[in-house]
Amino acid sequence: MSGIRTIAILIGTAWRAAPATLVWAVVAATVSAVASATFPVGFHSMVDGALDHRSGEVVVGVVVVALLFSVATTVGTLSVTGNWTLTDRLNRFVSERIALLVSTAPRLEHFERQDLLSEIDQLRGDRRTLAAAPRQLLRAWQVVIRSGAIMVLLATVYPPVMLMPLFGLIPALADRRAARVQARTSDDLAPVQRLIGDLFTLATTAGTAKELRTYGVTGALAARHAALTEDARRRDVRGAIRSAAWEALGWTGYAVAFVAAIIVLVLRAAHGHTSPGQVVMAISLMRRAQSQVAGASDTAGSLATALRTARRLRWLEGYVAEETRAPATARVPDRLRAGIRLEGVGFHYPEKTDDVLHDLTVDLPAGATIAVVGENGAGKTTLAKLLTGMYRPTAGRILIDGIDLAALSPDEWRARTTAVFQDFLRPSLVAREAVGIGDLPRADDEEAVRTALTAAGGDGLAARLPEGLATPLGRWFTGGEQLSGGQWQRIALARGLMRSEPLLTVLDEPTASLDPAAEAELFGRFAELSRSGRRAGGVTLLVSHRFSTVRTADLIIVLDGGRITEVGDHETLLAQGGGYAQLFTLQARAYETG
Ligand SMILES: Nc1ncnc2c1ncn2[C@@H]1O[C@H](COP(=O)(O)OP(=O)(O)OP(=O)(O)O)[C@@H](O)[C@H]1O
Repeated sequence: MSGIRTIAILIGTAWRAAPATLVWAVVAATVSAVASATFPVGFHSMVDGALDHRSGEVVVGVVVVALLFSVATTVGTLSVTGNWTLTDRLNRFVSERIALLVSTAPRLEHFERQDLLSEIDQLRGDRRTLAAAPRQLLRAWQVVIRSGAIMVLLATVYPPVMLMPLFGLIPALADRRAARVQARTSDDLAPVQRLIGDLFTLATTAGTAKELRTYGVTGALAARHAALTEDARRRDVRGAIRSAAWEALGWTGYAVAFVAAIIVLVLRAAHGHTSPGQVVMAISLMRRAQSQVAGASDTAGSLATALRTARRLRWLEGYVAEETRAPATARVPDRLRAGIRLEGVGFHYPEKTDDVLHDLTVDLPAGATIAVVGENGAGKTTLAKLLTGMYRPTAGRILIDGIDLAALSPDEWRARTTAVFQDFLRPSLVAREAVGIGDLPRADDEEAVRTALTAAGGDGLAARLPEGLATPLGRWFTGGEQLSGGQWQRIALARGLMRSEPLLTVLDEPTASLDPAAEAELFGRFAELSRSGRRAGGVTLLVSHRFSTVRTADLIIVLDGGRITEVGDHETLLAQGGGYAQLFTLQARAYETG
């Protein structure tokens, strides 16, 4: 039912978007259906008139056929443009809706879980079938009209043959079965198709080209792509054969009924119960009934796919609504007084059982700058993702001035945080926007953008760009400016500085392309902003492997295998002589000797 509701919503959308086009489409479909079903009436008069030498009857027959046939084809052809206009508008509506839903889901679970990814992939792939649903409904409406008209006319010849269109149900049902077989095959193939798509993107994208060539893995990738494609093709063909077998079975059943009806009519004509003209008309009508059946089963198949897609869209709406319906039993505080507290926080990624964070308990005081250090895979980025609300802890709580983060609206919390991640965006926008989207309401505020760029150490960058802040960036623009890794990082950092009073600032190794001195200077600037109190008691969290930067933080958290092993400032941790002290000494010695 939920699918039918979605299609009703689509029709409502078509009505709002183009009422005149919708009315015209319905009227044209009705007129052309009636005319195309009834023109064989003329055959009756033509044949019987010719056999009985009644020329007037022949002329009437010819005029009826010519008139109805022309109306059917002309109106039918003219209605096609309107139908496509409708489909186009709905396609845009559906595509925009899907993009909006996927990108506004507040958390990232749907990008991790295979089952959710499959649903979203299928929805993306089949969205056109959904947009075509009102067009398919019009076709179904035409099938009903034509079949009704054909049955009435057949009843005038010999009532039992009016049942002929009903035999069309046999192939229609078989076709539905075939469509289900195909749908199951494509559902089964979705994960492998995704993998094939990933490999193709990997092999054809500029960003990966350097590494692929360096390691000489292009051949191996191509072989893997070919093997997966071949496997998918085989499974696809198997599905197609099974579905074709169902179709063939259905049509054989229909053919038997069709031939039986012709034999009955010819025998009745031979015994003088039916005129030859009626037999010709009846055969023509039954032939048309057959094409109605073919149309009906096509339409039924397309509508079944559209309904499935509609159900997926409803599922996505429900999923996003569920995700967005945060209890929001509390408001995000204007400023932090105590700070952020992690209380027994544990976490495992969706569909994984192993915890990547274990029982983290620590206070991040208001206004403090905190560095998180640890080996690769220790859980630093995961911690940053939990603090920014991208994921919810699977154990324990994160308290914002004593308020559970789970009780806050994710959007409201995110509006008061800012973050720069390792894999930051390189948006194809003009420079001003690439920075400005860090605080959308001020995206065009040139002054704010310049201030953020300066704070990120990128003031020289704007001066070097040929059109200053109006310079388009990235390879997707014709003539777009190609920036170096370090320059993109300055843009990303400036973006992270656009929000004026964030309660949380996360810098997750966004400075890998900068030298240690530049990184330390930058972090110092962030720390200064926090301490100066301009940042509403906000906490700044830096993830870095460089101890020269880390040492300046108010508090250092050492993570090892997802557990906190040491907490304290640089002096305290050095004095403790633990893992931090050892790593610091090693890195300092490497700098001295290097
Ligand atoms: N999206 C994900 N799905 C499943 N597991 C993940 C995901 N992201 C990270 N992990 C796992 O979680 C663990 C912690 O990863 P995380 O990225 O938090 O480490 P990190 O300390 O930031 O590492 P690095 O210093 O290399 O950036 C790793 O074992 C990693 O394999």
